[in-house]
Amino acid sequence: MGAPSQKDAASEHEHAHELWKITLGELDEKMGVKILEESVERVVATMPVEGNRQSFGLLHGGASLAVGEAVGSWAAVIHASTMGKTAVGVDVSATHHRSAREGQVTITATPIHLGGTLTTHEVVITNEAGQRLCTLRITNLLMRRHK
Ligand SMILES: CC(C)(COP(=O)(O)OP(=O)(O)OC[C@H]1O[C@@H](n2cnc3c(N)ncnc32)[C@H](O)[C@@H]1OP(=O)(O)O)[C@@H](O)C(=O)NCCC(=O)NCCSC(=O)c1cc(O)c2ccccc2c1O
Repeated sequence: MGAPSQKDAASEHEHAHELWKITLGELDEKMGVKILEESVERVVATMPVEGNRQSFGLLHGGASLAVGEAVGSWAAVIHASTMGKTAVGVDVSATHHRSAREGQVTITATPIHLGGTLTTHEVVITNEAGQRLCTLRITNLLMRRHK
């Protein structure tokens, strides 16, 4: 079999992208999440602090968990789609290093392990000054699609 032509490669990429084009969920939309980059190597998103604060005006730890789970899981889905699979989060942990009261945070997921049945990603949340607010580790189970 010869090397794929540029056209074939482009069409394969488009097809692959169709499989994993990130679709934000209801909660992501409510939190104001925006996707900036999506690839196996990394998924990057932003989220406003405003609207996601706890009672004392800090970025809610649960918001960091929720957005970290979403971004880390989408990173897993992109890898899973290369094997005709999808992904579901099975374990997540987070440490809140620094608080935020305003502005926008950036969420970046990078792979630690990309297996045939499990993936683990590190998700880092930073503030506008580039300071690390939160580190999450999420493991996803890769499953065959039902349909
Ligand atoms: C917990 C930390 C403050 C510990 O700081 P650490 O020892 O890790 O590092 P530093 O000493 O270098 O300080 C880093 C940074 O924090 C500032 N800081 C330190 N102490 C205080 C303090 N007592 N008050 C205010 N700020 C402090 C220090 O000045 C440094 O900032 P600089 O700008 O000067 O460099 C720190 O690890 C930290 O802040 N972690 C993040 C904590 C956080 O934001 N958690 C998530 C939100 S909490 C939450 O979700 C939550 C939800 C709810 O619904 C609640 C309901 C009811 C009660 C509580 C809730 C709640 O917590």
